[in-house]
Amino acid sequence: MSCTPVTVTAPDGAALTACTHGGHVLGWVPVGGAQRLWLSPTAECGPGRAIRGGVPVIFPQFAGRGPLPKHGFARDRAWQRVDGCPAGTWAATLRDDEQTRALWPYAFELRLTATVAAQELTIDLEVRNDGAQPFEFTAALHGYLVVRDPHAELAGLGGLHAQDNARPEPADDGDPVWLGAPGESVPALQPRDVSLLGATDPVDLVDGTLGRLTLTAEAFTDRVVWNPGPGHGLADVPAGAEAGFVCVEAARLTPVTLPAGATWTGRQTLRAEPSVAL
Ligand SMILES: O=P(O)(O)OC[C@H]1O[C@@H](O)[C@H](O)[C@@H](O)[C@@H]1O
Repeated sequence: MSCTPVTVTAPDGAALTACTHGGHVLGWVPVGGAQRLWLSPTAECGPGRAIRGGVPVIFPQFAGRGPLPKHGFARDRAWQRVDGCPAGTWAATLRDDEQTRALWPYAFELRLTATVAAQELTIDLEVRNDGAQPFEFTAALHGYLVVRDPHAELAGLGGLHAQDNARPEPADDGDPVWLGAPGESVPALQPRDVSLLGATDPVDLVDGTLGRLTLTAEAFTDRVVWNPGPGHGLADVPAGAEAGFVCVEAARLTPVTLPAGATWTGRQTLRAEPSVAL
């Protein structure tokens, strides 16, 4: 297993950094721009550890919505890098083994393909069922987005029903919280932990320092927005560092049933506009 980050650069200069632990994209710098993914200065990397920052891969279970360890196991395991990718692309795979089957008794392959070009980072997550029976999963690309402007806002989520993830049974909770009225924006740095089902429109992080960042997704039909706020007690988020990021996650929270031999692909695209060099 390697925790050694590698940086791949597109012919136009856009760059991404990734490591095989967790199949994890750690950083992204669009052409002429600044770093857009937050990575904790105290992030830990190694077997059983989840890297705090970048884009953790959540599979086969989102958060505590099932019997598996929180957020599943894909993020804390060693993946294999795929050789021979074009410039600006990094890919890695994870297959089932004895340890994953002890937790989740299915044969699968995950393939994560991250590509940068110009102002975009595109991440595809493919899930292949290598077994003889269907399986169900939930998944997310749990992106930590850099925030520089304390007054940054999130647009595109107003008017949607949001479930409070802190409640024990968020999926069954009939009491929604709201992220503003339709068309309204909300402060990006408010402490918040919500799931938005069927949130398929683009989400904009509007940062007066860095510029706008737009998240779109395919097959990831839901969004999760998380910022732990001050006093979070997270060992790998230094005090005050929570004011430097917001997580906007492309998620699939309604389980996918994947037949034997089939492949599901989810895509998340981040577009920085305009690009600002700092
Ligand atoms: O600390 P973890 O396991 O990486 O989880 C971080 C957060 O991830 C988010 O996706 C969840 O909605 C939050 O509830 C959770 O706290």
